Amino acid sequence: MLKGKRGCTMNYFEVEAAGRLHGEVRIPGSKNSSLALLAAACLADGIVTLEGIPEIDDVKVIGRIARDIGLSMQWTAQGELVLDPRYIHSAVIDPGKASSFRASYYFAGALLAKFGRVTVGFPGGDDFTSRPIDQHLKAFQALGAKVYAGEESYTVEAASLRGADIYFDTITSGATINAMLAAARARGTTNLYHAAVDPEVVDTAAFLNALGAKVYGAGTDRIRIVGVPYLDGGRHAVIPDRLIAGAFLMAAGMTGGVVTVRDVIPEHLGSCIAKLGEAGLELESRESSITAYGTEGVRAVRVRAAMYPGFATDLQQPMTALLTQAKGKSLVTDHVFPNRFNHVPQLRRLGAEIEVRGETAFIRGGRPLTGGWVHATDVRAGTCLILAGLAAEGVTRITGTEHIQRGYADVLGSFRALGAKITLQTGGRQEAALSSDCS
Ligand SMILES: CC(=O)N[C@H]1[C@@H](OP(=O)(O)OP(=O)(O)OC[C@H]2O[C@@H](n3ccc(=O)[nH]c3=O)[C@H](O)[C@@H]2O)O[C@H](CO)[C@@H](O)[C@@H]1O
Ligand SMILES: C=C(OP(=O)(O)O)C(=O)O
Repeated sequence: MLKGKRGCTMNYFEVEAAGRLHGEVRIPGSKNSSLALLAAACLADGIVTLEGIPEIDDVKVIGRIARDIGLSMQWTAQGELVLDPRYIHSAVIDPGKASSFRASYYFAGALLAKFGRVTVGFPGGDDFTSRPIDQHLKAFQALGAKVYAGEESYTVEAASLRGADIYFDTITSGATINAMLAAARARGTTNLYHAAVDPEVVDTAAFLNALGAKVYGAGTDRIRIVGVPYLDGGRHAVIPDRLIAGAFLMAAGMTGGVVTVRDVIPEHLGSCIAKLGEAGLELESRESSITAYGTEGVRAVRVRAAMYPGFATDLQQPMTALLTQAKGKSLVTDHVFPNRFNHVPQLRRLGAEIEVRGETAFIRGGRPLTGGWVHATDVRAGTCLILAGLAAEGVTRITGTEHIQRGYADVLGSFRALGAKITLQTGGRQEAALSSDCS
């Protein structure tokens, strides 16, 4: 195994240009929805079965949290996840586990609602910019809870939660979902104003309603939750991962190939499909699949990442890789996380001409990329670098594979099924030590 500059070991992906990608990929369940549903399952008073939860690293951490708190979590032979929340005996989430992924904050809303008190380590997740949780805490406080911040964790408690009117100062999918979780069993009615309209919000509301909750209006910017005293068990299938699907469509553009993503909900990819069309790809949507036809001449475009239904911030990194292939000047601005450009210096190592000024990446596309060592600082930066590696001459070696595996159960298998040459390596040279997060 490879030794990093500070003595850590690391794996890396080796990607070689293999021409046009061609074929079909079945899209797994959404990471972001799954993480919300797994915490939401704690709210139930009966057994919950979830279909389509991906076996990604974040879900494995939740498995370890589940063991700590007494939430039973079993995979069936059919790949369903059966959760029994009836014997949860602790509402303390270990800071080490909580800080290894972002969505640990959902345990705050769910366990607060069920037990009236919860202690959770501060959330981690992709570390590309400051990611406050003030709107989550504001929602809990509006429902009558008190928040105490410690060094590594925060405690939220309430003798009883009461429905309230909550206005979010910014549109946030995380706080919208967390407020729904906390309000689901509160006394009275909660109104969420300026709520996020993301598919993951709608999916979580659908799941809660399948358990007997009364959540109305999810998918609009005003959600009404009529609290209920208990929730049953139930069954729910998670929505497909629109972010993985979008990146595979971009891979078709990157290599001039033809890629079909199956088991998707095309409406969830509306802005992505439109933007790829502007960039010159041909796209064909069917009931549950989309085919992207790449082109020799990708066109330069302007992309502004925004909250749903805007172009997803989690897709601007693979889109940036694609735009390195578009002749002319492209602009990528991220209005959700304005400094989310950690992938740019890495793309530059491969020969891309990109400059970040303020909130915008200016891409002078059409120049050839050349393989080299790069580091994935987060899951989508990883996807971006894989796409760049597919088009680069020579071999691209990507460290930081653990970030990529946080979001993808089988990233290698899916790309290989399309003809990509990509392997996981566990040894190599000192140059791979580009990581600053390994100490
Ligand atoms: C686990 C999960 O689902 N992660 C997703 C979730 O992250 P996350 O839940 O962190 O993102 P949010 O939707 O909450 O963030 C949207 C915006 O609101 C701001 N904000 C958020 C909460 C808060 O209390 N205060 C505040 O100011 C954020 O800084 C950001 O500018 O949505 C992001 C935006 O689509 C995606 O990139 C992440 O993949
Ligand atoms: C930012 C992301 O994830 P998280 O919020 O889990 O860090 C992502 O999936 O791109």
